[in-house]
Amino acid sequence: MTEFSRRLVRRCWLSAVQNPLQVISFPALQLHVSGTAMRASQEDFENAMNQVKLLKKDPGNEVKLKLYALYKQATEGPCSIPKPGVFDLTNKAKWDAWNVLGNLPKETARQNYVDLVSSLTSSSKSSSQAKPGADRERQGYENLVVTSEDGITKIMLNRPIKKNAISTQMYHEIMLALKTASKDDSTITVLTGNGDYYCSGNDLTNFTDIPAGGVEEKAKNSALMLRDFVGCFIDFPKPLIAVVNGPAVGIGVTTLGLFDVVYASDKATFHTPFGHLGLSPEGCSSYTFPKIMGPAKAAEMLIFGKKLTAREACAQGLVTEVFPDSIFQKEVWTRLKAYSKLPPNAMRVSKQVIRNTEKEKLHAVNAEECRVLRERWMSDECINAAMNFLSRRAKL
Ligand SMILES: CCCC/C=C/CC(=O)SCCNC(=O)CCNC(=O)[C@H](O)C(C)(C)COP(=O)(O)OP(=O)(O)OC[C@H]1O[C@@H](n2cnc3c(N)ncnc32)[C@H](O)[C@@H]1OP(=O)(O)O
Repeated sequence: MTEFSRRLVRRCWLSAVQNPLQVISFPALQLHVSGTAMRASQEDFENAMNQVKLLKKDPGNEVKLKLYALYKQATEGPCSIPKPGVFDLTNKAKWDAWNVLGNLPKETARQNYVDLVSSLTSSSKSSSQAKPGADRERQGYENLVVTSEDGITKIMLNRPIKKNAISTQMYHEIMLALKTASKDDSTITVLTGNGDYYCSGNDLTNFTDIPAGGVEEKAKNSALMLRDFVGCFIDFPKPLIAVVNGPAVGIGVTTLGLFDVVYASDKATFHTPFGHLGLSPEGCSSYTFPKIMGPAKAAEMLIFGKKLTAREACAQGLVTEVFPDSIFQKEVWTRLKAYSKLPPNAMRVSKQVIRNTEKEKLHAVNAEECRVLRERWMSDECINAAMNFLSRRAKL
């Protein structure tokens, strides 16, 4: 094994532990009941297994791994199957969780399983009464807050603790929110972020969730998802406004070229560190940025990762207007409320006239960028950069 492979293995396992949610899927709990007759607590054990299937809230991968391990220990005894391959992250995580139980007696494992399920069912009962959770569930978004008021649909990235990094689930949620907004009664649509960041770009842990088909399959799926995601911005039929409340990174920046208007707080910065990450441009920026700011300025951003202040981005034409942070929200929303009262059909038609001649080109650019990125994601440069970030050795 090369030093690189060793580091990758170490990194993959570390990320599996740090980000268990990315690693194991909920259906993994649909366990098969072994025919082995058990003693007194067999009924409790079976009831507990049924309760697991009825849990309304995903308990998280750490707990799921514990449940899996206890189940296996209770039904089969100590782990004696061969250790899965290093890239088989899910099965390796499951194997590790089971193996760590050593010689724990079957009866103890069974009891622990029942106790763990009981704690989960009581906590899910109490948490289902919490209003904010219920609101999110009703809306159907885990990491977005979508509101419609005064003719404006506001889509707010709501993962401030991770600087609004876009997880795989969020890509899908944003696509759904955009598609819904394109058909709702609002006249304009706004994308913004909650907290101090607008968006820190692609969630770098997205790539730790490797499917059975390996990194090739992951890269293929990611490229397809990215193409659809960017396609939603290209095809969005109404005025689309970015309210950039703080720093923007990666795909949070590149997609700005597909917005009709971009307002930024003077605290915002614009950074596309593709070179540092072994990546290449996406979000149609390879086409929109040179068009907006000229090829030389675009190259400085997209190839060398030059970070722009809000005022620099405004001078380059990427940002429409910059506001002091202290008055940013007030000024921007006052203006947007006024815009939203303009005749909706005229706004739509004007957008189409401005954008339609470019649409086909933009879809072609998007497809090509995704094709190139699919290769990049499998490169040593990219894997190394992601590992460095995940092991906290490197930041932007
Ligand atoms: C499938 C589609 C692919 C599309 C491709 C897109 C390309 C891109 O978007 S490339 C850009 C990717 N983004 C980055 O490289 C940013 C990485 N993040 C950072 O460098 C720093 O976190 C950042 C400068 C944004 C903020 O630094 P700090 O202010 O010091 O905060 P923290 O680093 O402590 O961050 C808090 C918390 O958030 C997590 N975080 C932030 N950004 C990301 C991210 N992009 N992916 C995953 N996680 C992120 C960070 O790890 C911290 O988490 P905890 O350690 O758990 O507290």
